[in-house]
This record gives sequence, structure tokens and C-alpha cells, in this order.
Amino acid sequence: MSHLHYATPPTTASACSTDHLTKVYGVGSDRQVVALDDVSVTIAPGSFTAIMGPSGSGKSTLMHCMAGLDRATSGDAWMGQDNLSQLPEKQVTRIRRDKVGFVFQSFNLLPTLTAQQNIVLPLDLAGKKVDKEHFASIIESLSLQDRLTHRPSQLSGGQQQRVAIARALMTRPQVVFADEPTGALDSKTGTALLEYLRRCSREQGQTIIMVTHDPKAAAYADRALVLLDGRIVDDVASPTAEMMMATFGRLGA
Ligand SMILES: Nc1ncnc2c1ncn2[C@@H]1O[C@H](COP(=O)(O)OP(=O)(O)OP(=O)(O)O)[C@@H](O)[C@H]1O
Repeated sequence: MSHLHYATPPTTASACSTDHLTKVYGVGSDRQVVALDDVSVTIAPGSFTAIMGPSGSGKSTLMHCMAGLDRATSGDAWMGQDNLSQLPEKQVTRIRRDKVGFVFQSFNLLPTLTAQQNIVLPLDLAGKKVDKEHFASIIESLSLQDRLTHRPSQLSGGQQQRVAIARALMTRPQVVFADEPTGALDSKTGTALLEYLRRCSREQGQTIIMVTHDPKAAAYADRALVLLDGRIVDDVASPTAEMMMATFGRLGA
């Protein structure tokens, strides 16, 4: 649903932000679901944010709207100074390609390509050269050296997830959205990934936004947003696993 209004761009420097963002699925039907209910949030450039909340609370929907993969029903989603809610699809696609990396819950790997081909695909599509050093550092951080010639069907779930993460990072996106990136990983690989994501934000200035159910994973972030029924009900600075577990205890989630 689109309706014309004149939105003001965010005044403070932000990597991305939402302003009164609402997303309703099945508008007008008897199965209408308000997935996001008037969410306003600003994400600082170079920060690492965890999004937590019970199943169905709107976490994936919020990331999809912020990343320009889905359109809000009302309100605005900004990527820097660009209003994704108002721009034509073509421009949103270009902004996404130039600025955003996305790791999906389902890995979305192409089955006929090897791991290496999947990882460099976004660069191939953009007609850009592969930076061999950058490629090597990502592959090493994610321990994928021995799996590069395998196809997705020959990889475990955790390996497929790491390939999807490598692909999202290859283009050095300004903003990386990751939906449960540690979900299919053992704890050692999960920890290595979280440390890597933290380095991406601290050393490369990349903005990382990660959905997670794991309070220990959230503790790697600078900030944790807690969603409940499509609203942000808590915004925790420098979260610890204990703080996030206490928050969930209060929510009864
Ligand atoms: N395409 C869709 N059509 C209709 N309803 C949807 C659609 N996608 C999500 N929903 C509903 O919107 C609400 C929020 O879903 P969302 O996937 O954002 O939650 P989530 O917090 O990411 O959940 P989970 O932790 O289970 O992945 C849920 O009630 C869900 O059933």
C-alpha cells in the first residue's frame, strides 16, 4: 500500500532507521496480522545490534523492511538518507546491491554452483573483481578452506550457513543483516562468527544487525532491541547474556 506523504530524512547520522513503521499482512482479510506496530528506531553507523524476541514477534519482518526486501504498510524505512518506503523498486534494488548484505534464515544458495562460486556471485553479478586478500580472510575466519569446491547439497547445514555469510560479506556492504546467523553452527564456529562480525563493526565500520534467539550471541552486540507483538519493548545498551535472560524472564518468553 503506498500513500504520498513528505517524510523528513533522519537528522542524526544513521546507517538505517525506521519512522513509525507498520507492517500488516493480509490487510482487510479476516486473517490480518499486524507484524510491526509503529516501530521507530535509529541504528548508528558501525554499530552491532542484536534483535531478540519471541517467535512471531516481527524480527524477520523488521529486518526485511529495513533492508528494502519488503515494503511497509505505512511509515518509513531509511537507508542513510534514502527513504526505501518511497523510492521506486528499481532504486531500492540498486541501494540494496550497493550497500546491503543479507544472510537469510534459509541460506538461498544456488544449488548448481560450488561454494566458491556462490560466495563471489554478488561480485560477478555487479561485474566487480574479487579482492583475493579479502576473500582469503573471510574464508579463513569462517573455516571454509576445505569446502570451496563443494556444492550446497554436499555441505552440512552449518557449512551452508557459513557460505551464505561469506557471500553476504564479500562485497564489503555498509550494512549487514543476518537472520539467526549462528542457528545452524556448533558453539565454536558460532563464537568465531560472532567475533568476526564484531570485528567487521569495530575495525571496518560496517553496521551489523543480527536476529538471534541466543542471549550469549546477543552479548557480542553493542545493543539489543527486544520485540514483542511487533513493538520494541526494550532497548538494551551493552547487553550481557544475563541481562537478556532476565529480560526474557520478565516477558515470560
Ligand atoms: N508473508 C506473510 N504473510 C502473513 N503473515 C506473515 C507473513 N510473514 C510473517 N507473518 C506473520 O507476521 C508475524 C511476524 O513474523 P516474523 O517472521 O517477522 O516473526 P519473527 O519474530 O521473525 O519469528 P521467528 O522467530 O519465528 O522467525 C507473525 O505473526 C507471522 O505469522
